[in-house]
Amino acid sequence: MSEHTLAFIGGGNMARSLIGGLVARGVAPETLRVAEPVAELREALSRDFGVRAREAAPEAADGAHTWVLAVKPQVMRAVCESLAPLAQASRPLVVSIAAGITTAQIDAWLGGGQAVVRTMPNTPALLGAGATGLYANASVDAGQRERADSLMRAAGLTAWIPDEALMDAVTAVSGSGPAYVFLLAEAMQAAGEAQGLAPDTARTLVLQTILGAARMLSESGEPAATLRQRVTSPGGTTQAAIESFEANGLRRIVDEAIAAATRRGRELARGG
Ligand SMILES: NC(=O)C1=CN([C@@H]2O[C@H](COP(=O)(O)OP(=O)(O)OC[C@H]3O[C@@H](n4cnc5c(N)ncnc54)[C@H](O)[C@@H]3O)[C@@H](O)[C@H]2O)C=CC1
Ligand SMILES: O=C(O)[C@@H]1CCC=N1
Repeated sequence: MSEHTLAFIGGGNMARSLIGGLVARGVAPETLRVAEPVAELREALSRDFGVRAREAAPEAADGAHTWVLAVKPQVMRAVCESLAPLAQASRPLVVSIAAGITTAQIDAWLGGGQAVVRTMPNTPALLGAGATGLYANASVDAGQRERADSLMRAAGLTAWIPDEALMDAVTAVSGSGPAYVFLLAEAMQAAGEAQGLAPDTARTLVLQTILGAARMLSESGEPAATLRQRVTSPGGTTQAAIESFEANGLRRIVDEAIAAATRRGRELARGG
């Protein structure tokens, strides 16, 4: 068994972001394998990142030291069961990125006694700017914990979560979170266009604004509320916008959306 071979089971959107992030950060492509049933996705992954892509999960997993389970929650059981004989024989470190699915479910589907780390990354991993929450089951030793952490550190920031039940909240906040920012970008662009800006101009102004604001949040060390107050001149334009957001219940809308995503994670664990 190769010490450093990583097998991705599933080569879709999130696997692609992680593989791209790993390769960009100097991980040798020949140490990465992917199992992906869709031929075009296999070809694109091999072409773009130089990784070995295979059709069947056991083919990619055989001999790999770490398995990254990157299939949809709905097919996770069948995929794990197809890998159970190999898991029992080789005892890899199993890293799941699936929403909702618990370490106990993965362990049981793989036949039991497996070291399983449940993680929740996000797509900015492609740029090394991801955020990943991680939870380890009791079979994971310190060396395996570090291996999982270092895998996800190649994709950005990592945070260990002590209580697995909180992984659904991590999923709702940072796993799905990039989509909320993209939705805000769509809405701001459309609103700018509605006020008469050319589409290209609206897009450029919105994306630089989001980038600049995110950098201020990250680099100033100041709370979001303080940064917001500094933009908000009394009686000015920002105040008019913020009062409109508050009157329309933006905080409640965000709270309800994140609660809905958290609930959905729990349903996925029940096969929903
Ligand atoms: N898209 C995202 O931003 C994030 C996704 N995730 C998790 O990542 C997992 C994958 O999600 P996406 O990449 O968005 O979905 P996706 O549908 O793009 O990727 C899943 C891939 O698995 C492949 N697949 C299906 N059956 C397979 C099998 N038996 N063996 C190998 N591959 C198989 C599919 O052909 C597909 O390409 C999900 O469990 C999701 O919860 C986690 C964090 C963020
Ligand atoms: O939407 C989903 O279910 C996955 C998990 C987090 C982001 N995408």
